[in-house]
Amino acid sequence: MVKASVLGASGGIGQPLSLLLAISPLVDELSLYDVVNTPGVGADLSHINGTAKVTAYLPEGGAGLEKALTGCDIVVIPAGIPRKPGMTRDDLFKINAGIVRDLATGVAKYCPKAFVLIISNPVNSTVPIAAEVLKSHNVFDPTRLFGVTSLDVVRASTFVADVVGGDRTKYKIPVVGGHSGETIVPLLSQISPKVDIPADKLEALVNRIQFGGDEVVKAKDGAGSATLSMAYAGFKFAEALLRAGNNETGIVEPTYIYLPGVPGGKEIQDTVGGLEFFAVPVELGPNGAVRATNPLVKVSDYEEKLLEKCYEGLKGNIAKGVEFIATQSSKL
Ligand SMILES: NC(=O)C1=CN([C@@H]2O[C@H](COP(=O)(O)OP(=O)(O)OC[C@H]3O[C@@H](n4cnc5c(N)ncnc54)[C@H](O)[C@@H]3O)[C@@H](O)[C@H]2O)C=CC1
Ligand SMILES: O=C([O-])CC(=O)C(=O)O
Repeated sequence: MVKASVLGASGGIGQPLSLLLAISPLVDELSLYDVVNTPGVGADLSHINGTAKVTAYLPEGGAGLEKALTGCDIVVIPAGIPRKPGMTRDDLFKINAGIVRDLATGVAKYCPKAFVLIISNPVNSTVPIAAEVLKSHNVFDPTRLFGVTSLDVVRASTFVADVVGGDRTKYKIPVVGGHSGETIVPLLSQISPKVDIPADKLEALVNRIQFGGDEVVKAKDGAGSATLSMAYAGFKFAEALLRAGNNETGIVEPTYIYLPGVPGGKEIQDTVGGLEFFAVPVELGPNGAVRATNPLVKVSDYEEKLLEKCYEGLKGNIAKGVEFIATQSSKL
């Protein structure tokens, strides 16, 4: 029996992501939670003759979150406001930090052993926030907390194929670092299958992967950011974890993790200037992260320069999340 929950289920990401989970044969029960509209979204999804039983909750003064989370094996969190043109992901911190704090508190209380997948931006800071909340409740297991960076990986393969052609479903590119602008570092020198990216196209390609989110924000023109591609990418990551949970082996996905707590992570931490959180390809197993792999040992000179900028940006983003929770003890 696998129970999954989506927190922020009525939103632009939450609805299509819930649809994908509701029709997945890997999910037996899907609980939807949001501050608005879950009765409608839940009634709608519950008519699908898939394997998952769908339940839906509003806050109900705290009881709704408890019911949504109790017994959960996997919790996906896309709750929070999205960007409008002219905003950075960091501009979302003010509102989304408190939302992630409260939802992570719910996880700590009602399903402390669940896998937790954070989509809410700024991911670079919201994952440290969730980690600090779980730590404060003495239930932090770093092998079960994941910042979802899969959309960067999805975009990387699509945009590479736009430049060099070939089957875009086949390109695998380790995208490391964080999830905003220059903290997103695609290691195109390690693309598989190997392709030659023309030198005069490299910089624009890297820039497109780093700022792909801006393309959607601009095109939506005030109506939000990526939702459908994010639901696809978020589901892909959740599905990878559920497949690993079914003892499927050899599953490796890039994700933003707490390096010191995942096997293989300390060695990576030493190469990234001591940063505690960083996205790398991670091998997944029935209990979550099994091993962080280190693609940083063979980067090009150009990628080394990108990484320097990434470290600088991430350092501040991580500290901001950790410091926020240090001031919130009464709210945890
Ligand atoms: N990690 C990634 O790659 C990506 C992350 N995002 C982020 O995902 C977040 C959600 O984006 P959208 O779905 O487009 O926004 P949206 O505004 O359409 O949906 C957000 C939902 O969260 C709900 N919500 C707000 N406070 C809540 C709370 N305390 N508890 C439960 N639900 C709550 C809202 O009612 C709304 O239904 C944004 O922060 C966005 O920046 C978006 C795209 C990619
Ligand atoms: O750009 C945004 O704000 C949403 C996001 O994280 C993405 O699309 O990668």
